[in-house]
Amino acid sequence: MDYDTIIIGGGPGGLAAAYTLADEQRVLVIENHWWGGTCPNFGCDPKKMLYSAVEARDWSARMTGNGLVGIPDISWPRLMAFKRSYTSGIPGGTKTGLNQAGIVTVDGKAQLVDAHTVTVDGQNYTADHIVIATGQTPTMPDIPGVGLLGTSTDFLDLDQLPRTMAFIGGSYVALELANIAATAGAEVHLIVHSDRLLRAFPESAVKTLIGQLKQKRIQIHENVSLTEVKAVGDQVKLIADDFELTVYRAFAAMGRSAVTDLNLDAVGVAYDHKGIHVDNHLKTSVDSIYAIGDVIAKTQPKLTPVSSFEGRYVAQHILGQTDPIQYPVIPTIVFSATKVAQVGVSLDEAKQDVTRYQVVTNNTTPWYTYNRIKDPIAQTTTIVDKTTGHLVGAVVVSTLADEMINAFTGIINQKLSSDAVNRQIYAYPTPISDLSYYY
Ligand SMILES: Cc1cc2nc3c(=O)[nH]c(=O)nc-3n(C[C@H](O)[C@H](O)[C@H](O)COP(=O)(O)OP(=O)(O)OC[C@H]3O[C@@H](n4cnc5c(N)ncnc54)[C@H](O)[C@@H]3O)c2cc1C
Ligand SMILES: NC(=O)c1ccc[n+]([C@@H]2O[C@H](COP(=O)([O-])OP(=O)(O)OC[C@H]3O[C@@H](n4cnc5c(N)ncnc54)[C@H](O)[C@@H]3O)[C@@H](O)[C@H]2O)c1
Repeated sequence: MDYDTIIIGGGPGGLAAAYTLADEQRVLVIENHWWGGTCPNFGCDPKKMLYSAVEARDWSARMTGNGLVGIPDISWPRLMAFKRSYTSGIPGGTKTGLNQAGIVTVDGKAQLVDAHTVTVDGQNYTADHIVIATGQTPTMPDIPGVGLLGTSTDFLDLDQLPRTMAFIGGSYVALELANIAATAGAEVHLIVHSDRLLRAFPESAVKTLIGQLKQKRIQIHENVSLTEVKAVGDQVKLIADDFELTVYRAFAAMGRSAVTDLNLDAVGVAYDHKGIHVDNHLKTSVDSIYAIGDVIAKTQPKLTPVSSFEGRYVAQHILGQTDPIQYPVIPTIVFSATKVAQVGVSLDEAKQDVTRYQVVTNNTTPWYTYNRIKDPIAQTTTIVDKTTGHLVGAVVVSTLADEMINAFTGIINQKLSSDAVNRQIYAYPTPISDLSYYY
């Protein structure tokens, strides 16, 4: 065999597997687009580069009249240059890092040949194990004129901010990018094919977020299923039954589909439209082939830290560890006109079993932490399992929800009692130093 392990896909999942294996194995990673994958090139990280200015502007707006005078404008071209100052170094830096760790890299589209062989541009490579980590790509609607729609990747690299734009979808990508565009000064529309945004989050939290989106003058069009897109001069017309909207740019944000064009059928790797099937060791239907990250069919959310966790797990398994994968609780968060985050037992589940779960919601808007930054809305819900007294779930809506949800995640995973939390001394005044008021 040429290698011990071949990894197809140089995103967070593939990289975590490669680095974990590198000390003990001959590892080859194959990437057909940008080294680093979706997250640092056209996902989480560039989005948050843009959020640096969006959050600063929002913070300034809140403090206007409270010590600040005037709200700064966002210069889109300068913000984009700031984003590119980060993203332009990712593919090269990622590849160099791999090579410096002794990992061999090949550029090109990999296809499976058999259970131990991968081919790239006519060159075959063999290994004892193959790890598929090919991620997902944006799902596009099957309607006439679909070619006129952009994707999140296009939005995150726009040279100029269109004066008017629409996002088709009502989940993470639509709500996060719509808020960036609206805060930067565009007229923004959300086209949602149902009457429920962010289905994975509690309805009450989503309602609060919608209120904040409306404050940003984002227009939400519910129950609209597009049937066609047409070019009208330099604009696009979005058409549905009893609905028409003409904007400069429109972006599909309707989910993402697993990248499975790898000759899987011929090799016998089972998959469906949700992704590649794996067992509880992340092994596919072919003994020597594993799959990790966004490309697998799973109930866990498809997120960067989940892909990395699976990458590290599969590497340890290949190196001889035999335990099945066990996921900790996984926090999810939407970065938008405010932040909505949740972890652990869901609010719906807790409300259905009131004899077991105690649900407490605090309106923290007047608390010192949130008053100091003039957060317009801050709410935290904690869910405690009455049988153990332990925190098992939390929902946070606020500007600081990212920090708080990570703190709750640690408490839940470590099964810390409320006494244990109260025995800590946290730096004060910080969001985390409020922990003892919640639990
Ligand atoms: C706009 C946006 C914002 C996001 N924000 C967040 C966020 O805030 N937090 C978060 O946790 N997650 C976020 N995500 C999701 C996150 O980006 C993904 O969960 C993560 O990148 C998945 O990692 P992965 O390694 O499984 O796949 P990917 O990062 O997609 O990497 C797969 C790699 O495989 C390569 N590949 C595919 N086919 C082949 C082939 N045949 N041969 C060789 N290479 C191939 C691809 O080019 C790609 O580089 C966001 C996603 C998007 C689109
Ligand atoms: N903050 C984060 O962690 C973050 C941010 C962005 C993306 N992501 C990840 O990226 C992935 C994709 O996110 P997403 O928001 O694109 O999709 P999603 O899978 O979360 O939701 C898809 C959305 O598209 C809508 N939709 C589906 N079919 C449609 C149709 N025919 N017409 C109109 N709308 C339709 C759905 O109702 C839903 O609102 C997710 O896996 C998510 O985990 C995560």
